[in-house]
Amino acid sequence: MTHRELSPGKLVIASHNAGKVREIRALLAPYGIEPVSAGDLGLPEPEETGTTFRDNALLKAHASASASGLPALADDSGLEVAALGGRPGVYTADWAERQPYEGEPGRDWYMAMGKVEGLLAEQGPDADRSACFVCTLALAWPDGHAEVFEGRAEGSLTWPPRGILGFGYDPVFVPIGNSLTYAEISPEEKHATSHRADAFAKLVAGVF
Ligand SMILES: O=P(O)(O)OP(=O)(O)OP(=O)(O)OC[C@H]1O[C@@H](n2cnc3c(O)ncnc32)[C@H](O)[C@@H]1O
Ligand SMILES: [Mg+2]
Repeated sequence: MTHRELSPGKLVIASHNAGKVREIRALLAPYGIEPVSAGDLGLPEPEETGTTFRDNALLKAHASASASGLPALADDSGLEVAALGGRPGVYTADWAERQPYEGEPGRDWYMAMGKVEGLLAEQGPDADRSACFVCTLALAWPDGHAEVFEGRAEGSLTWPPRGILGFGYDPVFVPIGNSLTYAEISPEEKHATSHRADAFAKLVAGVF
């Protein structure tokens, strides 16, 4: 595949998830690109009607690129649990119900982690606890051109949740070869193994 250059300039991070935006900003920092988030620009959050990470990432990237007139980078990601046949997968965010927190819209991640754990518990103490985080990044230009990169991080699920760093399902995910969860390690350490960093490395190799 031939890739289009992304010359240094402005880039929209097409996400309304503050944890993701923070991580993507950190990953972009060395490249002289000025990121602005979809939220900063007041862009609407598109409905994620796709059935694959790829479809949803493309849908979000195209929506922000055409609304802003700037290249836009979207991230569709999720947790695939082997013993649950890959669920919640593309529906990972949907498993956390929307709740108002101090007047701000948010999602109940503890409830969502508990839902996954409850399904594993039904399979008994010997359930396979292996899981994988998937991240699909889509970079779209205002003229409709787009490129997609996928990253994965293998690990296992622990219970109860541990740590206060990171976001989403980080407190229950222990990456392979580690004993700490993603919510117990620094952002730099998370980026050494994460699905997002893996996808980002492919994007850098192709586009920067
Ligand atoms: O669509 P945007 O606006 O980017 O934000 P979102 O939160 O809805 O994001 P997704 O649709 O891609 O849903 C993926 C969910 O998977 C979870 N997730 C993805 N990457 C994660 C990570 O690195 N650590 C913990 N949870 C993660 C997180 O809870 C996300 O809400
Ligand atoms: Mg989403």
